[in-house]
Amino acid sequence: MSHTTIEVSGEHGPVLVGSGLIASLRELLPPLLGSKVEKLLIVHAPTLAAIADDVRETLAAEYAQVLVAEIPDAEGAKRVEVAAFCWQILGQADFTRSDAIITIGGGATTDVGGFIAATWLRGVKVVHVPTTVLAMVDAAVGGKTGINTNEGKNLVGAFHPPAGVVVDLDVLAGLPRNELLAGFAEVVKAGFIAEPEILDLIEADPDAATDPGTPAFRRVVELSIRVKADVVGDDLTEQGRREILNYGHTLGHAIELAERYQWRHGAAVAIGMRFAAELGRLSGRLSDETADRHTRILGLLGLPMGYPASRWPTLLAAMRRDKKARGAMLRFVVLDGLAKPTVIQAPDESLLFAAYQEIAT
Ligand SMILES: NC(=O)c1ccc[n+]([C@@H]2O[C@H](COP(=O)([O-])OP(=O)(O)OC[C@H]3O[C@@H](n4cnc5c(N)ncnc54)[C@H](O)[C@@H]3O)[C@@H](O)[C@H]2O)c1
Ligand SMILES: O=C(O)C(=O)C[C@@H](O)[C@H](O)[C@H](O)COP(=O)(O)O
Ligand SMILES: [Zn+2]
Repeated sequence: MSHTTIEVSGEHGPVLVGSGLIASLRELLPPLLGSKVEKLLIVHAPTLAAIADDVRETLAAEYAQVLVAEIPDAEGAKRVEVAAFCWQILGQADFTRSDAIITIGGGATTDVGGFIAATWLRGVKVVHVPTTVLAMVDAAVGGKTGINTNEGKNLVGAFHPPAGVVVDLDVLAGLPRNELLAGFAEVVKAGFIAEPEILDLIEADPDAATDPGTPAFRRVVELSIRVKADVVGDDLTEQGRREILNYGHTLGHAIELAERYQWRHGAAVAIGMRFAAELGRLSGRLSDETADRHTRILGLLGLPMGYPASRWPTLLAAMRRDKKARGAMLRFVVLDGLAKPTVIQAPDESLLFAAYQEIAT
């Protein structure tokens, strides 16, 4: 059970990356949670039920009470009713501020589990055990927690940094290939906004870079986690720099809403990044070469890159509820060049439309 430790500045616990870590949670958790914790609630996605049960059994030898809450799968978990179901479990078990929550699942599970931890008694400790690539490199790190509403994605939430994140790469053996590739959208995002080595590794050998058994895979995952750790360590509550992690998300979230949350987040973000690249190109900030690199790399990963032309009015209306918007002013993260993210404010609607025409199907 050897692992790499990636530290995050501020209140945020470390990110441990390695193999066999879930089997070692009994030893790994106490240093992350401290000695006062008596009760744990494990919140898990249905696909992780067997693993959650093993973890419960292991941890029962260490903690006085270990409860388990199975929540709905995927975006179905990010609903206030699911949070209320878990608050009820916590209340009935007399969970106090010195108890803690463990999440086991993809980004949907870590988002809602983190939100429950942020809100129960105004905040109890949480350790995330992400089980998708997306959650490992992005959702579990950084303390953004949240749920969706009928009006939009992640509209309710809180910043609640985890006491630790345990990334066990072995768990990816069970992850369907399309889920793994969708997670690579956030890996590619980290490459374009901050760490071009990620892009070089994917282009050099996409099969190796996306195979959890290879050194190239571990390298891209660790590099992506380091990008996220660096940004959130600098700006946990998104006062400025953290917005760069929203690259591709303004349109991406609008697509998720338009698809009633039935699409994979990574797939929507892939299209959103192509849109952002076209915005960069058309506004004279981004070279053709770097804009085209988006299309090439997302294509190598088999991610979607276009969306129907007829949906533009729906997407524009949804983007107005984006958290980066200020009043009527829309704001987008674009690139001024490779690894040079910036924010454009109130772009002309004709520019947005022209960029959309470039990706419209
Ligand atoms: N908080 C953040 O900073 C942040 C960052 C990025 C994304 N997100 C959020 O994360 C969510 C997307 O996360 P996701 O892509 O991980 O999706 P997800 O959580 O819906 O998981 C995808 C699917 O994979 C299954 N699964 C998970 N782990 C598995 C495993 N090891 N083996 C087999 N099946 C497994 C899940 O049950 C689900 O069906 C979105 O809601 C997005 O908004 C949050
Ligand atoms: O951590 C962040 O900050 C991000 O923006 C990461 C995104 O990948 C993630 O999808 C996040 O949930 C989006 O946040 P939102 O504030 O736009 O809802
Ligand atoms: Zn995202």
